[in-house]
Amino acid sequence: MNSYIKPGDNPLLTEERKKCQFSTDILAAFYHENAQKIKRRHEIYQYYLENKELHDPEPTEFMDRYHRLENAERKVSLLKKHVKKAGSPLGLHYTMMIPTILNNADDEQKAEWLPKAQNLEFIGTYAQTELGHGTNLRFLETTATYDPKTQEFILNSPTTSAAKWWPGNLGKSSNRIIVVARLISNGKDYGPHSFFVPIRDPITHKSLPGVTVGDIGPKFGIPTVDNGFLLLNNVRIPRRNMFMKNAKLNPDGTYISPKHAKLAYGTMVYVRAVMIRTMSHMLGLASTISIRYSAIRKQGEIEAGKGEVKVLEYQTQQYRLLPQVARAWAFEFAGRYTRKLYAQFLGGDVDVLPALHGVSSGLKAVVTHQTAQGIEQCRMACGGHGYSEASGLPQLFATAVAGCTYEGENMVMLLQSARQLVKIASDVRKNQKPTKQNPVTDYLYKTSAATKCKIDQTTDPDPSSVIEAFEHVARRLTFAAFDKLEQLKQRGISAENAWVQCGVDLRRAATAHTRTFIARQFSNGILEMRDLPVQAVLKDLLQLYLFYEVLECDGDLLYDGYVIGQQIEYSKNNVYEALRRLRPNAVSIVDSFDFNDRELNSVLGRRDGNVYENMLEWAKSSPLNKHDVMPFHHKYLGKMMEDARQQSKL
Ligand SMILES: CCCCC/C=C\C/C=C\C/C=C\CCC(=O)SCCNC(=O)CCNC(=O)[C@H](O)C(C)(C)COP(=O)(O)OP(=O)(O)OC[C@H]1O[C@@H](n2cnc3c(N)ncnc32)[C@H](O)[C@@H]1OP(=O)(O)O
Ligand SMILES: Cc1cc2nc3c(=O)[nH]c(=O)nc-3n(C[C@H](O)[C@H](O)[C@H](O)COP(=O)(O)OP(=O)(O)OC[C@H]3O[C@@H](n4cnc5c(N)ncnc54)[C@H](O)[C@@H]3O)c2cc1C
Repeated sequence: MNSYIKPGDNPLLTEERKKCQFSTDILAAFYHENAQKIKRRHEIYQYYLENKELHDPEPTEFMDRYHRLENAERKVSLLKKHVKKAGSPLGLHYTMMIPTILNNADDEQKAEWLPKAQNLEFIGTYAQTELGHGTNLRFLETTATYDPKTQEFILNSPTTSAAKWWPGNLGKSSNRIIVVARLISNGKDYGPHSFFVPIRDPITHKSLPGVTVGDIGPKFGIPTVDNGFLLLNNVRIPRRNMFMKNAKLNPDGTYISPKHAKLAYGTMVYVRAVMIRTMSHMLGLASTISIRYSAIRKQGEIEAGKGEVKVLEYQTQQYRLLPQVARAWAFEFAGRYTRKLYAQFLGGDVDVLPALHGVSSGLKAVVTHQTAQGIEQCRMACGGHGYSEASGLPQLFATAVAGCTYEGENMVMLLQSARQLVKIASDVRKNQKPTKQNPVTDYLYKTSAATKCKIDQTTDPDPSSVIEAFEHVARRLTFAAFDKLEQLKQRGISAENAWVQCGVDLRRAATAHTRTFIARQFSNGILEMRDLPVQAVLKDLLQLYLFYEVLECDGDLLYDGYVIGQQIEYSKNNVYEALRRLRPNAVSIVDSFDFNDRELNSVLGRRDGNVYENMLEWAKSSPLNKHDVMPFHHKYLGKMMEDARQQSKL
């Protein structure tokens, strides 16, 4: 049932795969949405294997940033020849430039820019964040002042803090970019709008007059992305280079407002909605690496004399790793919901934007944070080798954890989610019914079931009892925060200051609300699976997810007696029971994420499990090992030791 077994594999991994009790092909197709996508993934990987020019000349971990960027640009230029979607020097081109054209360009602009962008006739990024402002968009400083005489915008960075700072691929790769600047026309400041701005010559790639652009330097991770800075000094662009699908500016400088004030923020909502799947994949990569490794790593005897055991036999190891697999699945189901909602918005349903913003803000914050935490847990569970770049886990963590910051700093996003909760709490307090159905927030209009929580000891627990418990906590925290806001305001504190003084409570309510949303999407998502053995695996993963989350918020559940200690004990036992049931299938379940060795980029996570010999080969390829004695040894340490020996003879 497990199509991942091949001759020459590590027998310890093969024996795991032979225990598989379900079809890995069916589970893989369910995770990637269908078998056609799996087939396409395998075709692309096979193509990669056959085209050595697409391979890295050496492990990129041994390259400095200059050579990493050069290697990434080389591969990207080749990818254009081979496949449509390309890698990191084009990351922002695909994740933000093209979506902004789709989202903010009018038909004429779309006709002009979209084909060129899709055909990679230029490379773009999304330059919004400035040295002085990233969260507070209302205070962005870059200006685009309209000159009706020439029908042009004049773009300027009025201060150093106005320098665009952080945009991916801005430093060296991009030549046509989106700049978010304050639109100023006829002396009026209309706030941030998006503009299509050439910054480098299309042929020479030299920066254009008035443009100062460069790389911001090394970061915590993502070394192949040239995050950059940009200063503009009287750079002129035609009026029609303002994105005009939503807001418009007539040739005489009169401004036409957009249908919805936040349509300009649509690209950010898009990335928040789609990055949930990216995060699920990253957590799936980390759990694939760590579980495969834990199935071949023998360390310690459980019973003396009976030989060392695989570290995956330890309950603590299962408790560290299997919940990450469950969360990766949970995030995939949650992300499907936000992508569907975004498609509705892009299809013209502007009314869905507030709901989409509310759910995607909280989801982005919770998922990025738990993904980063989960990858770090996977890394630590691999012992010393997890700390090696050979594992792929340090870089994976460094890439994933950036998601807690980009696309909206997590705390700010949770507070955005809380805005929606507070508005609903206010309606409920005034006995107002919801204006339209919203499956994400309707539970807030209900009261907790009179009967206490139904969590009990059973081998087939009912997900709804746990989801009702999560709803109970989210409701309680939402109304507690709302009531505190009202009390502060009644004491004469301004609404704005009351909001700041309730920030932590609001953040807790938004987190509980998002947990409820994810649990509900996971529980609903597995209902589509008709194959019984695969359904059984998904139910075990759901049980693990739900009761693991119960343990994560046990204090909130016990707080008002909604559950009693005995039910927390039941929940712990339900987690242990799920771990026990999942253990035999653990390797095949991560095999079903269907990540190939190029995506895993990990000696520990190789499909064949032949770790030790490949660790040695990887280490030997370190540039340091080109020398037995380092050329500078005798100049420093050698001389120091010689001097010390001479000294000791005196
Ligand atoms: C997918 C890629 C993964 C690959 C991984 C590999 C490598 C990674 C490399 C790069 C990463 C990729 C991209 C990163 C790119 C970026 O980071 S782009 C820059 C992102 N920046 C932000 O997200 C800025 C965050 N700040 C804001 O969004 C806003 O300032 C704010 C916090 C939302 C506040 O805005 P403001 O206008 O002040 O609104 P206010 O809080 O006052 O609320 C007013 C009402 O507006 C509603 N609202 C706010 N935003 C939206 C929105 N986007 N859509 C809909 N509605 C919105 C808000 O809810 C309020 O409504 P009320 O009804 O009044 O409550
Ligand atoms: C890897 C990476 C890639 C990026 N790519 C891009 C890109 O392509 N394009 C682009 O435009 N930007 C990009 N960014 C920038 C990113 O979007 C910003 O860093 C992010 O929006 C946070 O803004 P900031 O850095 O100014 O942090 P700040 O907003 O200064 O946050 C600092 C602290 O203040 C807190 N804070 C701020 N405002 C509030 C508030 N109202 N209430 C409570 N707390 C608050 C935050 O929670 C945080 O703890 C990228 C960043 C990174 C790390």
